[in-house]
Amino acid sequence: MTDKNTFPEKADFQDPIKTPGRLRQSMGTAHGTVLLSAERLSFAFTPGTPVLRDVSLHLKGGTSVGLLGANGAGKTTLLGALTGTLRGTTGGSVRLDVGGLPARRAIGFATQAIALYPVLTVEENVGHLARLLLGRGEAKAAIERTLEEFALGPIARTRVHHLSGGQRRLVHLAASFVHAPPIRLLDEPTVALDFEARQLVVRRVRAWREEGAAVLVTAHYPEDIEELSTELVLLRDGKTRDLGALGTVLSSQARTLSLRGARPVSPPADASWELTLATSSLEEVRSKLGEVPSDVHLSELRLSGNRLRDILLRDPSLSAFARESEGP
Ligand SMILES: Nc1ncnc2c1ncn2[C@@H]1O[C@H](COP(=O)(O)OP(=O)(O)OP(=O)(O)O)[C@@H](O)[C@H]1O
Repeated sequence: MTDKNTFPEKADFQDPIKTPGRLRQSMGTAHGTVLLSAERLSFAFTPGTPVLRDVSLHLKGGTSVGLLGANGAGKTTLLGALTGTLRGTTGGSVRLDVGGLPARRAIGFATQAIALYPVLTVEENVGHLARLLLGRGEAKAAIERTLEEFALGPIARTRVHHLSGGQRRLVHLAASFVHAPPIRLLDEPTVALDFEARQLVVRRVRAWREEGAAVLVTAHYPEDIEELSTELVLLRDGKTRDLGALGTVLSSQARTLSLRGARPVSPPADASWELTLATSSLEEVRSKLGEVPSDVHLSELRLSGNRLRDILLRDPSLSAFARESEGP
C-alpha cells in the first residue's frame, strides 16, 4: 500500500523548505527492505552550480552505508537533501517506505554541527526533542532508554555548556535519535570522540542495524567508515557510485608487507631502508621477494650485514582505496 505525500510535509519543519521532489510512503521495515531511495536527486545552492547531479541511493533496513568522498564532494549536502532541510534548487525524488510514518518520525539526522541548548541539561536537551517528536506519552521511556544507550546517566543533570566537545557530540547523537527512527543519518559522528566514546558509537550503529534500521554515515577517516559500515557508496563529481559490500571492497584490496631494516655503512652510522610490497597472498609475497634488489634480499641480509628490524603484514584496509577513489 502506498500513500503519496510531498516531501517533507511543511508542518514537520519550522523553517520553510524547498522540497526535493516527491515522497511516497508504504509499509515494510524488515531487514533488507529499501526504506529510503533517492532517484536522480540533484541540488544546487546557487543556480547553475550543482553540488549533486543525478544522485541515486538506496538505504536498506539492517545495513549501514558509508559515504566516501573528498572534502567538498557534497556528503553533507547529500544528507541535507535527503532530509529536505536545505535551501536551494532541487530535483529528482526521495521515497520513504516506513510504514506510513511521517518523515520527521522516520528520519533521524545527526548533523555535523552540534545542535544543543547550552544552558539546558543533557536530560532537558534530549527530553525537548523527545517531546517534540514523540509527544509526552512516549517521551519519558524514550529519554530513559536514550540516556542509558549513550551512557549519559552520570551527566544527565549537567548543563551542556559545562561539557567537553566529545561529551557534547555524544549528547547531540543521543538527542538526534531519541525517537528511534528507522532511518538514521550521521554526518561525521566520530569527530572529537575519545576511544571509548567512539567504540560506544560503533556499538550503537551496529545495534541499530541489528534492530533493522537503515544507516547512512560519513566520516573523515577510512578506519571509521570501515567500522561503521556494511556497504560503501562513493560521492564524486556530484554523482554517487555504489561500491557494494564493505567485505567485497576490502577483499579486492592488497595486503601490504613492510620490511624495515638497516645496513651498516660506516659504523656507527646505519643506512636505514624500508620496503613496502602490496600483495594479496603470502604466495605473492614469496614471489615478490625475488624482485627485491639484492642488497635487501632476505636470503642475503645476513651476508651483507643487513639487520632486519621488523616485518609487518597488514590486512587490506580502506585507507589506500579511499585515497585512490577520492583523489583527483
Ligand atoms: N550553505 C552553502 N552555500 C553555498 N555553498 C555551499 C554551502 N554549503 C556547502 N557548500 C558548497 O557545496 C560543496 C559541497 O560541500 P559539503 O559540505 O556538502 O561537502 P562535504 O563532502 O561534506 O565536505 P567535508 O568532507 O569537507 O565535510 C562545497 O563546494 C561547498 O563549498
